[in-house]
Amino acid sequence: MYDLVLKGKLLTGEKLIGGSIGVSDGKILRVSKGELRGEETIQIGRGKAILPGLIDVHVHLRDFDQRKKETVETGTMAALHGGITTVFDMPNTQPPILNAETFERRKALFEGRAYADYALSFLIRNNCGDAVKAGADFYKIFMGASTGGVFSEDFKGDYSCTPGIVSVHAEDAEIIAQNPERPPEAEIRAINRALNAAEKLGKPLNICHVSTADGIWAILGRNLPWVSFEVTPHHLFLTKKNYERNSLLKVYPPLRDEEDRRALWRNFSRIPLIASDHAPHTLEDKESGAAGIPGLETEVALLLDAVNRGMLELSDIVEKMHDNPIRIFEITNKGFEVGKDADFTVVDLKREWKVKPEEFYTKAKWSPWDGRRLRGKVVMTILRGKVVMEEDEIVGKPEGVRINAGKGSA
Ligand SMILES: NC(=O)N[C@@H](CC(=O)O)C(=O)O
Ligand SMILES: [Zn+2]
Ligand SMILES: [Zn+2]
Repeated sequence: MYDLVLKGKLLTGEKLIGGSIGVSDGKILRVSKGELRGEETIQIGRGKAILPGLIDVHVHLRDFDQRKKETVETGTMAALHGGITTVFDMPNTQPPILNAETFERRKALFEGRAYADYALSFLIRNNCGDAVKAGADFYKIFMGASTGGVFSEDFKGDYSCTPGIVSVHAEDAEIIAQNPERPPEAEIRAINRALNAAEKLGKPLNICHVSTADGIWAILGRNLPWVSFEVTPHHLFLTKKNYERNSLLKVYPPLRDEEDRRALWRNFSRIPLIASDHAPHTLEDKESGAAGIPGLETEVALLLDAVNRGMLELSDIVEKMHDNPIRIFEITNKGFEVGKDADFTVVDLKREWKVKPEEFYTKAKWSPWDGRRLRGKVVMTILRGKVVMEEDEIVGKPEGVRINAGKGSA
């Protein structure tokens, strides 16, 4: 008798098949086409699909001195609301996570406050000794300034001494200095420099929020197995035309022109990771020029809506927000298989709804998609065998824990 049995359409590989998942002690113990008996059975009805828990590898949860922008509680509730069971926390906080002591502070901050599971990061800038002491789950390097202004003076040196996978913000500091509007060349030049270093060093590199055609072609052309990259929903669905109409859409790297956006879709099957770059700011900070767009509570629904429009398959979402994050960041306790955490994202493919930021859990209660009708919605989120969100309501207390990722975790 399992603690919980989840019954319904499961997405395994490309196909949705009817089946049951037996869960006990927060772990997947059985996946079966037949009937399973549980203390509790959750029947997932028609039109809905049970996806493995989705993972967002690029999230800014703020807190520390930026509680007004977002806290660990509000950001991780937003994650569960958006169907995200694990978030990767970015280190460009105030104060930034540049030493072991601040990393310890970050660890303590999450305990008892996170509603989703999480990976913790460390900001690299000429401080690899401290990075080794900290033992983060992944590491961040900025090649040019973004929010918080910290960036590396010696990318190759920093990348070479980092004790684990590096996620890199690839915009070139010199080009930014001459062109504050950050043209595509700022990204393309930085990506090429990052690829040259990756080719020489042969160590894992994840290029954040790739936004340009030439940027994606440079990465795909180099075809280095240890180099992955992310694309955000705002670069997939929006262009600089949207920014011209709504200055809130200022973001680094900036929204691009239609050709760049089309190039991301033309190469969509070869994009390893979809990540929100959830970057909450208060409205007054946005009005004074802060860059960043909230994305946790819209990213999955936008992709479901695009599935309904034939632009991608449901299996693409699982590949780019579950399978690949686990593979690339070496997450050993997650995955849709026996023995792994029982994390699930239940979606209603046909549910039509209107984006209402006032109903968001994030403190950044605004969205580029405010008022947009979408077809497809996250209706339930399950974290290690417990329902933690159902029909827009967060259920239970903050029980998120740190995942086992990178650092050669056993
Ligand atoms: N993307 C943004 O425009 N801003 C991010 C930082 C970043 O991801 O570069 C933020 O932390 O606000
Ligand atoms: Zn960035
Ligand atoms: Zn970011």
